Amino acid sequence: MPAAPLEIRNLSAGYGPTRIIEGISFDVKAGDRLAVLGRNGMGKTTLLATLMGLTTCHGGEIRYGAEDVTSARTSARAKLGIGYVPQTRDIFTSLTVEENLRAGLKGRPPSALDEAYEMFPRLRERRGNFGKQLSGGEQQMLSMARTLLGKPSVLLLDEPLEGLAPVICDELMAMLVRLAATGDMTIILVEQQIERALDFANNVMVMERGRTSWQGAPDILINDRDLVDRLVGVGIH
Ligand SMILES: Nc1ncnc2c1ncn2[C@@H]1O[C@H](COP(=O)(O)OP(=O)(O)OP(=O)(O)O)[C@@H](O)[C@H]1O
Repeated sequence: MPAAPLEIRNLSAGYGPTRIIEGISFDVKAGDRLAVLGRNGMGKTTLLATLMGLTTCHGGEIRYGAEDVTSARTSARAKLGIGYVPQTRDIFTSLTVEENLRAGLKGRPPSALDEAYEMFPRLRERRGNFGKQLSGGEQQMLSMARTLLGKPSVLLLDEPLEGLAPVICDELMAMLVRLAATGDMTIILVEQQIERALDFANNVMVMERGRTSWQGAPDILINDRDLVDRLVGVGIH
């Protein structure tokens, strides 16, 4: 599937009656790389979960390509091509790496597993190991690989680098750069490692208390540490 654009209009959502995100609007062009930044608890995870249909939507519109998916079920969104890698790295810990990957095939032939192994050679080495035997980095790779096997047009990544060693972060970011370079995927990256997120993105949105507090080009933030400090609460070092 080719990369698809997203149009978010006046989106409000939360958990049951509790509203967490309030009137957010933004566009992501096909093939763009949007970084979503913000302090803890500002609603970044809730935004991604809302795009995937996992929260209570209180209003607004989510357009994916030509489709209005605001009321679509999560499974329908996944089928249309929205892929989500949650912060919790949703892997099956009592299944092997290969069994986890097979669960991501979604009707594709088993030979497609080679794509995952080429992307993450470490997973090939660990194909017979159970999910629970993997390191944090390997679990993150597995979670990403399983989602990528579904060939999403839009990929939502929630803090993929959390808790990982710098060398693994380098590896994952390099993989994301290669993926983005194909132009086949629109990527929204929520990440606390600001510098890495800014290096990767071509567009940035900052969230504060469920709203958008800043949108612009990454260069502006890369060159203005005080602004980053004001918006996100940590300087770039
Ligand atoms: N399942 C839930 N039910 C009710 N409130 C929730 C739920 N999940 C998160 N929240 C609340 O929603 C708000 C936003 O949380 P969210 O996880 O979206 O923020 P975040 O910006 O992703 O933070 P972090 O960087 O810590 O992951 C927080 O106040 C949080 O307590």
